[in-house]
Amino acid sequence: MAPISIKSVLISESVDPRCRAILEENGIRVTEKQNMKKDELIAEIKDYDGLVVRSATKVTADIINAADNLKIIGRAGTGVDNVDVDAATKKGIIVMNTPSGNTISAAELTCALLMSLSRNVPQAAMSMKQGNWDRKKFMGAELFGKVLGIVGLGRIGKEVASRMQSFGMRTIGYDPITPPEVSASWGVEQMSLEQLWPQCDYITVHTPLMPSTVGLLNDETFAKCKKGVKVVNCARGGIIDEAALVRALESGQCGGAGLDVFVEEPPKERSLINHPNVISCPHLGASTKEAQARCGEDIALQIVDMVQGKKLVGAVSSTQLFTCHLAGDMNLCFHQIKPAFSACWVFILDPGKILYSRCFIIYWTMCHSVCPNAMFSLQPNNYHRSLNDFDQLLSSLRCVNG
Ligand SMILES: NC(=O)C1=CN([C@@H]2O[C@H](COP(=O)(O)OP(=O)(O)OC[C@H]3O[C@@H](n4cnc5c(N)ncnc54)[C@H](O)[C@@H]3O)[C@@H](O)[C@H]2O)C=CC1
Ligand SMILES: O=C(O)C(=O)COP(=O)(O)O
Repeated sequence: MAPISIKSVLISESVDPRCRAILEENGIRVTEKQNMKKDELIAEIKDYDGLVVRSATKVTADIINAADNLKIIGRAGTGVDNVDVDAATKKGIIVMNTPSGNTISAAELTCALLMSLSRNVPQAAMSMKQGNWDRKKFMGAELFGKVLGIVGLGRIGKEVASRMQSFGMRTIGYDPITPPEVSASWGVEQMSLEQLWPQCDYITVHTPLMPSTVGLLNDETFAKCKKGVKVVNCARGGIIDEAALVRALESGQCGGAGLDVFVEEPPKERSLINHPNVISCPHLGASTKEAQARCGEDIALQIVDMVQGKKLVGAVSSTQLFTCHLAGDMNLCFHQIKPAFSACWVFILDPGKILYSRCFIIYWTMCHSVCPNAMFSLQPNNYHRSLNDFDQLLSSLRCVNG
């Protein structure tokens, strides 16, 4: 892969200091400026070759279009829904994330919310601080023997499953890409959402935010659930429709919710947060020392590798034609993926890894609902389908795309 010149990087959020240190050690000038308003960022971004963000910076098309020199947007974290990847792709800007750095932390917070929901820990702690000793009000229920539905069986969903199995929960799930035999190897039985909803005592969502996952839990799907189902969202605000959740809580159809993420952050609309059966956190899934250290370090090293032309890891978009030497020694050359999936051309130089890479493209395409001009990446390590399965999936996508 040809080296890309990055001389200056703007870090617009609180990112672990290792990120700055690694970039500077490699001769890249770094400026840290937090809490910039959109206009300030538009004015500032002109001077930089790279931008490093977390989830709070909304890298919209107008910011991208004002960025005359920008070559890389680095997301020190997983979700890239705060970046207009399409606008970046059109401008030839590479968008890159650090997909595994905060997996364990997000999974652990999910488990903490599931446990808190079952035993009312936050509410009881609050009551104690108010001087009460109320043992009746906070009667809970065991997780042992209950059914946990996991929607989205990627990195985080999988870690949640294995942890909650140790509490004796039965784990069932749904994922359009992860093959059932793979999830079965982590103890998760896959089924359709129609089959899943009525069986669950608890549901947790772990999908990216994209058009197909907005409102996965809505009035209609809540109605299909067991009365009193408890839900957790440590993925993205909006995957569980917030207004529908309020209605389900009011009617008792939903017995409680643990929320780390909101459609608007911080949320102005407080009815969910103030509901007595809701426990919430201010988007803390990745807020651990360990996750921040990994994400800060990973994004800096990925940028340095790219600058040195060594390899390109974690990239989710680019308009450029690259021959990339990816982690795992896969030599890939991705060439002009056109705006219809069936028209994509992918040259894979290592035939042994062909499925792996093709499946990622399907996954990426589904996640973004649009095809980029070109993309390449190496991310999941569990999307092994047989060639037959792949070709069937490809034909069905071709049908959908006309
Ligand atoms: N609260 C927080 O601080 C954090 C939140 N996150 C969120 O968690 C999300 C998931 O992260 P990972 O597990 O690392 O991602 P991942 O990419 O490993 O897994 C996502 C899974 O969702 C599946 N999926 C896509 N569409 C689906 C659908 N319609 N129904 C069911 N499954 C579907 C994919 O096939 C994939 O297996 C991220 O996209 C991010 O938004 C991630 C880290 C921290
Ligand atoms: O990595 C993710 O997707 C997250 O949601 C974490 O967001 P943050 O980096 O804590 O703003």
